[in-house]
Amino acid sequence: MNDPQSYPPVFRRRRQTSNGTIHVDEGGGGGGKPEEAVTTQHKSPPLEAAVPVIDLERPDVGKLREAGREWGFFRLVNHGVPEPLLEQLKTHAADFFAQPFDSKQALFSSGGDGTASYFWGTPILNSSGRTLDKSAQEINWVEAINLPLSSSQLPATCHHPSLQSFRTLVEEYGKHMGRISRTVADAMGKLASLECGDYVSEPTGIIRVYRYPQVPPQQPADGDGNNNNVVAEQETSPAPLGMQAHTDSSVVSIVLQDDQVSGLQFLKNDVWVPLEPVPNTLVVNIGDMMQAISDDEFRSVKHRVKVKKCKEDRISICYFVFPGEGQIMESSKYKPFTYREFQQQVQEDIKTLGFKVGLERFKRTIAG
Ligand SMILES: O=C(O)CCC(=O)C(=O)O
Ligand SMILES: [Fe+2]
Repeated sequence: MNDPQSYPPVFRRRRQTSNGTIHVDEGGGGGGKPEEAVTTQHKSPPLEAAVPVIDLERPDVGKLREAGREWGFFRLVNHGVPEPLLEQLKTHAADFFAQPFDSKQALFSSGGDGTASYFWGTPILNSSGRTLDKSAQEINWVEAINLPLSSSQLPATCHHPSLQSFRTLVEEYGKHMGRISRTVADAMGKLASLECGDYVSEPTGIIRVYRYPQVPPQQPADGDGNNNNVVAEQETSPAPLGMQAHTDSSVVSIVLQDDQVSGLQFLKNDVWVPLEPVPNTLVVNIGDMMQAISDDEFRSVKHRVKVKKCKEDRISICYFVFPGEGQIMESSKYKPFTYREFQQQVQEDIKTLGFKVGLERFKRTIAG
């Protein structure tokens, strides 16, 4: 158990009322409300077991096509990232988050847009990790640091002694992520007779390091309380979501999961499928930009993070890569747009509607 002082205050103040509803005491970082209403029970192992596994050294073209078209998610093995690097990254991430909340906040207090930042509980973020809607009721049960990989965007705080070795590891990991995302996008592009790899602009790469705090013991966790394979639970007193359901705006995203604590789930045929962690395996998902340039051949699929009933925090390290500045997404199903225009529209929708509309905004109408 980490020092309670290491958690952002909003996660320390959370209380359960006698009728089972959960609320967050005022102050700190905003209010919370239970997640979406519940559906029927569904056991997941058959679906989860079928999630495609791609060997990066010998990618199976048929499996990759199926992964892109039918799943939007796949596991990646033989990815070439040294295991010690993965382990060190996770250890550094845990050490970083274990610091007192005030110290973490102080380290990142001066960042501007596009630079490294520390945030927690935010409902929706833009690509630099800034909160888009501070007044939203729902909070994500997560704290994070957002690290753009482009060195021109590094603020002075990243050279602070407590972050220096972490930063070095992140940079090394970022190079691997650039290599993997290009390889994956190239391979997927070939399947759709497109140059998808050209849309991976490495300087846009971002690493986001998350800690999903454990649910305090007096509170219910994922509804069923003891069966982690039940994915759509009968929830009378639901736990908060670590991250609300969303699609990624990226070309591709790569998730390094916690080896011990699960939580990531994606939607398939209206069922939430958990992606249980597998050591030394990365999870890759297709982002909105890949869906657009592939003319919907490949799918950017909704996913979320559930906070599990567990005495451990969940740490994950995610990589996102985007198209370069000014690069135009051209396809027959969507009007031409740049990633910047897409992001601006997402931010506008979140401000005015409270949620991301995403690619639907850019669909061509019959009239063109
Ligand atoms: O932490 C995870 O496992 C996934 C996070 C995620 O989906 C995101 O940051 O977009
Ligand atoms: Fe995501």
